[in-house]
Amino acid sequence: MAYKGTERGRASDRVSGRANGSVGAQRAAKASPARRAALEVGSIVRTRSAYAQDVIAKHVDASSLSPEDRAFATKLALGVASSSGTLDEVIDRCLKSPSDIKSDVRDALRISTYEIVFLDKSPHAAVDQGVELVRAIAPKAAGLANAVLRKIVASKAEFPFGDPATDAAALARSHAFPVWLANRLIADLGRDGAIDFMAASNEPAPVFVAVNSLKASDESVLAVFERASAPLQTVRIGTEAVAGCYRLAAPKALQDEGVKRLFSDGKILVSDAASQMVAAGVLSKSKKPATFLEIGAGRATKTILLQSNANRLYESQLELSTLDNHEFKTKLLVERASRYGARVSAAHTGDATKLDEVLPAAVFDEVFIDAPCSGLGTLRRHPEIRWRITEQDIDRLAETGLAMLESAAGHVAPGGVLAYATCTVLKAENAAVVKRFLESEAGSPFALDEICKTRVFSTRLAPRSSDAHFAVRMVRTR
Ligand SMILES: C[S@@+](CC[C@H](N)C(=O)[O-])C[C@H]1O[C@@H](n2cnc3c(N)ncnc32)[C@H](O)[C@@H]1O
Repeated sequence: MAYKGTERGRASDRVSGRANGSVGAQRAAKASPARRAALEVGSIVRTRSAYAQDVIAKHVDASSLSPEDRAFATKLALGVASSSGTLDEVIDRCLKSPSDIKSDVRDALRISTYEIVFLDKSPHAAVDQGVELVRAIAPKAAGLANAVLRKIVASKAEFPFGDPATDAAALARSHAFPVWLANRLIADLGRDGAIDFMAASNEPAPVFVAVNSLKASDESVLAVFERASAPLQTVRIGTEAVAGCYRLAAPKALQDEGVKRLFSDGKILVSDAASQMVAAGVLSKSKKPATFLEIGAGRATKTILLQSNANRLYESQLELSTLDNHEFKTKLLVERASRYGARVSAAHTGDATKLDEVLPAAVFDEVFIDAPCSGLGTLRRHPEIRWRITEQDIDRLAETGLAMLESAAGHVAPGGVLAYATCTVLKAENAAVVKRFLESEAGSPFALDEICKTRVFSTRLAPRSSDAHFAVRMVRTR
């Protein structure tokens, strides 16, 4: 996936001869600790194409920063990750020769530009701090940084450089989205839906936990959180309660020793509420599937949720096989599933678009495809996705999803179920894939069936809501 910042990074790293800005960040004596930490996160995210959340967990959450500095560093790092393309546009407008700027200097400028454009902070502090961050990386660039950041302060009144009511590019900038993606969201969700989605994508993500019924009862887990003075909240999606799913209203509970033990004992895991709903919804309420294949099983999160929900519904686990095309994920899956007490009969590695070659002659009562997708429904957790994904990626992922469905169709027993899920909101990856499948020769024996008391399960982003997921269940009628 092309990421503008990464390309810039490669070119200028050759010029500066540096791998990343962390050394410079350590030398930035006058820049505040939170901004130095945010700079280090931004540098690692850019050079390693990492997720900001993961880098924050390692370099901010586990640091000796004060709680206030940790919170500010996190806000800056996630803010920069979510708006990097828009910030670059703002920065480039104030530079004579944007391509000359070194990538580590740009990392520092992005932090101050984010503060100036998107936070209600004193512009003077943002400029001074930005200059200090740049000075620590490239002392000779401090003057340039000062001039650029002052120009950005002066141009802030013009941001988003157009009227969002009539200009899609200005609307996209105001929510820190690439223009192509904002246009695509408007086409798929309608203008109001797209605006709500983009605004919600920039809000903090709630934390949901799943109680692993294979290892603990809901009551015993709730009691531990009560003792930690952080009671869990039950979760509904629409009118439906999500079994075993709870919202963590007070994240400080994660520091409690009793809660930590629940995690290390495999009694609870962090998982989005819609993901938990899908894992429950793909299972028939009336009849346990005798054999089950999970495709795109990854690192086992859904595997654990599927077995936990099967245990709740049928009082026993599924005869479950898994498939992913990455060997390292399959290895992790086996270890992780075992730690959570989730049984896996067979863990396969192979290409699910060629299922006849990977599992010849195998037929299952249910095949569930947790499809690779753009992940746009998880933007609150992985804000940088919007700047990494391209329109070509969307087309490619939709084709992979369709190929997986067509390949899996022949491996579903008559009367059995084929389920398909994504964590995106784009029609091309969701409804269009299902429609194309049902209209194909491979899909002709299938008909949509109920899932979570509806025909097509989909969630939208809203404050305190789950991520945006999509899922259908199709029954093989002949
Ligand atoms: C949405 S992720 C699955 C997440 C996983 N189910 C979980 O709960 O953690 C999609 C998965 O599909 C896998 N995948 C992508 N293309 C594939 C293919 N052609 N065949 C099999 N698996 C594939 C990816 O490696 C990835 O793990």
